[in-house]
Formats: sequence, structure tokens, C-alpha cells
Amino acid sequence: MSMASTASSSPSSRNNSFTSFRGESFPDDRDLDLTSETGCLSIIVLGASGDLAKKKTFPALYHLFKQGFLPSNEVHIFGYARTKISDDGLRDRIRGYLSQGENGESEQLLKFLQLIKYVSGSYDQEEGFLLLNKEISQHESSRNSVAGTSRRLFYLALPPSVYPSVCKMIRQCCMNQSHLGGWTRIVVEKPFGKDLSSAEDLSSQLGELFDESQLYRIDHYLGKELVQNLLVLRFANRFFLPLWNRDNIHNIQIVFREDFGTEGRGGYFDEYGIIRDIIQNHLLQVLCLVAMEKPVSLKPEHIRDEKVKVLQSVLPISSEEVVLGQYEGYKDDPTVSKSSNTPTFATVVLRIHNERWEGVPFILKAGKALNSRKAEIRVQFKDVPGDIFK
Ligand SMILES: NC(=O)C1=CN([C@@H]2O[C@H](COP(=O)(O)OP(=O)(O)OC[C@H]3O[C@@H](n4cnc5c(N)ncnc54)[C@H](OP(=O)(O)O)[C@@H]3O)[C@@H](O)[C@H]2O)C=CC1
Ligand SMILES: O=C1O[C@H](COP(=O)(O)O)[C@@H](O)[C@H](O)[C@H]1O
Repeated sequence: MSMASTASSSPSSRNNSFTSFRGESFPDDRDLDLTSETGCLSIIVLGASGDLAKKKTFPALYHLFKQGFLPSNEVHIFGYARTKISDDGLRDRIRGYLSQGENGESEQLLKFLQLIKYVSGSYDQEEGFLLLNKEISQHESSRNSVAGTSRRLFYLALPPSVYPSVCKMIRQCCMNQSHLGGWTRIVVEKPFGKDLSSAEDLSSQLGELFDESQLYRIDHYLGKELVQNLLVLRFANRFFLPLWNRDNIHNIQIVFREDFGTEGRGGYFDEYGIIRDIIQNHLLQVLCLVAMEKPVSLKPEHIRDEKVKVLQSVLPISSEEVVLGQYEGYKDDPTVSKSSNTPTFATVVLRIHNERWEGVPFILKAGKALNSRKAEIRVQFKDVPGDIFK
């Protein structure tokens, strides 16, 4: 049995999910907070010059805009990065990734682009962030918003190495005075750090600056339909329930492949590589959903608890069960170091030591610049006894 999600490579038809696992299907106690959900909203995309911003963040915001969730009289969008470009420069970069009307640019698209302003600055100096704060405050006062009553959402479309300094700058220069009913929230991307110690450091650094309720850790694979459907497939389906175990399943493959390379993303990718970029987060999340026991309920905490048990049952990986590779031409990308040995392809076999999965290999594979673009979960059942088909 194989479940796949194939993405088109045309910019305008890419999957632009903006859902974290705090989506509607997984209600969270924090969603019941009666903090302000109306009034002036500033969305600040940090790293706006980059790949994530153009391929996913701005297109996702555009989808929300088209559906009426980002009314022009309340919302303003700010892009922030070091690259020195104008407002129109940023609009030109993202325009091709936003779905357009049949006759060229729709009025809606033009209205959306007009909501976007760009501010250039560094990630560790006050100067840029003070300027950003000034722009946000100007937008708030133009909407007659009383200081402190408005909402500020900072989306870090940046390599994790700069999260601590960026968060410090936001804390120092750009906070909304939330005691008046508004709020400041921070969305951080995967990977969360580089290894265990950097992840723990990052956690404590962010924890010192923000309350947990202000922090949103995103993994966009959790918003994909195929991934969201896994819970239903596993736990609301009598057909699969009795089969989902070592007695019936021979192996499970969770595969991610892309038919394009890093394309100028070396500033982020080369420091992290395919394991941290894809396997440690997207594929492990999928593995957890495929392998976990039924959670007590759909509450995020209950799902998380079951995922943690799966991860705790994974045996140390054997080096004989790992393959690493780098595609030819990777180092020709000017943003990649000429001496890089960062893997762009990896296969790793994980073994889950528990009653359900003992002896069933979970084969995780991810690669860039391969011959097709697909994300796939392949469940290979055992042969039936007395097979007559060979
Ligand atoms: N690209 C994608 O499809 C997805 C990416 N992500 C995540 O988003 C984050 C950003 O990825 P992506 O946009 O692809 O990466 P990019 O390489 O495009 O980086 C984004 C921006 O960050 C700045 N930047 C890049 N490298 C560095 C560096 N070493 N130090 C400081 N600033 C830097 C650059 O802006 P400037 O120089 O102008 O300041 C760049 O435009 C990563 O954590 C990634 O995991 C998540 C999901 C999908
Ligand atoms: O997180 C990431 O995901 C994208 C692939 O996402 P998809 O939704 O288009 O499948 C990948 O290209 C990128 O390297 C990685 O950072």
C-alpha cells in the first residue's frame, strides 16, 4: 500500500499550507483564550528575501487574504531581511509565486501586494529593528489603534542560527504592550537547532524572552492533507486496525524526493544538510503518526505524548544502515562552499523496539535534485501464506 503526495513544480500551484498542528482539527486550550482576535494586525516575515518566504509564507498569506481572513483595513505585512531591496523589489520577488487571475494580475493580487512593505536591517543590531518597530507603529496609528491593543505576529523564515539574536531584538525593540489586550507572537521554523545541545540552548534562550503561549513551532508537513488523514486512516478504520503491526507488515518506507537542488539556499541548507532539513522533522513526524499508539484524544498534548513514546522506543541507528550522498553540481551553487561535504541525500533505517513494531524496519529516505518530486509513505505488507500468484 502506498500513500503519496506529489507536488507540481510550477510556482503558482505549489502546496502552500500555513497550518501547524494547532489547526482546527486539533483544538488546543490556548485557542480558547479570549485575547484580541480582531483589530490591527501586523504580520512580519523575517527572512523575507528567502526561499521559504517566496514559496510558502507569502503564498499562504495570499490564500488567507483571498479567503477574507486578512482584511486590508486591519492587516499590514512587513518583510524584513538584510538584502537591500525596495518594497517593489520584494513584491517582484514573490509575485510569480502567488496564484494569479486568468487575465494576468487580478485586482485582488494587486491589493494584496500593496499591503506589503519591506524593511532592511541586520539580525543582531537594534537599528533595523527600531526602524521596523517605527513602521509597525505607524501602521497601527494609521488604523487608529490604541498603543498596545494591536497584534504583532513575527514569522522567522530564517536559519535557526539567527533565532536567538532575532528574538532578542524583537523583545528589545518590537514588542506590543500586550497588557492592553493586544499580543506579540513568534513563529519559529524547523529545524529547531542543530543538535540536542543547540536545541536545548535555543529552547532556554527563547524561554527567557517569551512566554510559551507566545511561541509557535511550525512543521508545515503536519498541515498536509495526507499527513492529517493519517490519524483517521489509523484510528477510525476497522479495516486497517488489526493489520497495523509486525505480524502483517514487512517494512515501512517514508520517502521525500525533490527534482530540484538548493538553488541559492546554501546560506541555510549547507550548514544543516538533508537530515536536519527533512528527516529529523518532517519524516520523523510522519513516522510518529504511522507508528504511534492511539492517543487518549485528539488534544495536541495527547498526540505529543504518544509520539514521544515512539521516539523513545527507537534503537540507536547502526552506521551500516545509513547511506549519505551529495548530488553532482551541488557545489556549483555560489551560495555553497566549494569544500562542502553536506549531504543532500540520506537513507536511514530506524528500528522501533516495542511490541507492535519489533523487527519491522522503518526506512526513511530524503533527497534533493533527484529524478522526481514526491513525498510517499509505503507500507509493504507481508506475503500471504500459500501465495498462488508468485
Ligand atoms: N524553503 C522551504 O521550502 C522551506 C524552508 N523552511 C525553513 O525556513 C528556514 C529558512 O529557509 P529558506 O528560506 O529556505 O532559506 P534561505 O537560504 O532562503 O534563507 C532565508 C533568508 O535568511 C537569510 N540568511 C540565509 N542564510 C543566512 C545565514 N547563514 N545567516 C543569516 N541570515 C541568513 C537570507 O536573507 P538576507 O541575506 O536577505 O538577510 C535569506 O534570504 C529554514 O529554517 C528552513 O528549514 C521550512 C519549510 C520549507
Ligand atoms: O522544509 C522544507 O520543505 C521543503 C519541501 O516542502 P514541500 O511542502 O514543498 O514538499 C524543502 O524543499 C525544503 O528544503 C525544506 O526546508
